[in-house]
Amino acid sequence: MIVTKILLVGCGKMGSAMLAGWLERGIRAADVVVVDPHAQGLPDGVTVLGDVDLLSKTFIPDITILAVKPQVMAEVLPAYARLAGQTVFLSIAAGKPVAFFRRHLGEAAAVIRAMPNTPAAVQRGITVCFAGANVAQEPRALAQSLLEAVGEVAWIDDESQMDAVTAVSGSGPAYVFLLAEVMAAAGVAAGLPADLADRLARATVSGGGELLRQSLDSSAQLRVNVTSPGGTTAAALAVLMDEAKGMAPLMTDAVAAATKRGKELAG
Ligand SMILES: NC(=O)C1=CN([C@@H]2O[C@H](COP(=O)(O)OP(=O)(O)OC[C@H]3O[C@@H](n4cnc5c(N)ncnc54)[C@H](OP(=O)(O)O)[C@@H]3O)[C@@H](O)[C@H]2O)C=CC1
Ligand SMILES: O=C(O)[C@@H]1CCC=N1
Repeated sequence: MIVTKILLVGCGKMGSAMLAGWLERGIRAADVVVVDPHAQGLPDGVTVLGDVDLLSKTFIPDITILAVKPQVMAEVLPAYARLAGQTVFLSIAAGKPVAFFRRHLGEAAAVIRAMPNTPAAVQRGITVCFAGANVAQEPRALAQSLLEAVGEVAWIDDESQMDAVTAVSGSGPAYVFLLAEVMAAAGVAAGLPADLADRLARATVSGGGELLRQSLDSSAQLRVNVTSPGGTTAAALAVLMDEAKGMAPLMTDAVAAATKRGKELAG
């Protein structure tokens, strides 16, 4: 881990998930400063400031994570412009392109746009990064090392792919949690007690995910392995794989809607 000082701007759901992952992986709480007006219950040892004006001029972060909502980013950024040239900015905001940050932080600012996801809290995230053309190798390595602490990291050269990335892996955990929710509800509808249905859904989604992670088989093959000809799974899949209203067209529409929303958040 080559990261030394981290400034985390915004410590809500995603910021706190990453922070939890970093601390779990041995990043020292004393090396993290959080700016968030309402952050509560942060781990011991992490410095929390309600306002960036309270940030000591002697604290020069190696990396500044911008983790506020895209809708407030424009009003938040000017206060951080003084750090440009001394830090690399890593934005995790949906939709906002590198050019947006350079407009608000100064054209010379080194900006990496990243899209993590909340499994970072248990070191099982995946983050996709795109670096502005002026970002040197060292800050890229710094971002890589910090993000690797909480999961996988991939880089893209084409920033226009980032909204689709967001729609698949940034938002994706919500789709998986929804799957667990609706499986449990369907179990209740089929006659199971709620607590058992919830336990079955949770164990099945997480167990299936772990098998997918460890197996060399494709997800399609793992599905086939469950499906006995003429059996129960085949009956369910006939519904779920309906070409017109099964999971594939539904997921295609959902990912398209999220991608479109990302583009709307760009400005
Ligand atoms: N949630 C997720 O799964 C993911 C989110 N993201 C991105 O991460 C960013 C944060 O999302 P999320 O964590 O869900 O949102 P949250 O609203 O949970 O977190 C944002 C935090 O920023 C705080 N905040 C507001 N204004 C300021 C300010 N001026 N300075 C510092 N902090 C401030 C908010 O406080 P208050 O609530 O009091 O306003 C809040 O605690 C977004 O840009 C989102 O697109 C990216 C990947 C996944
Ligand atoms: O819903 C959102 O906009 C953010 C970005 C990806 C996940 N959460």
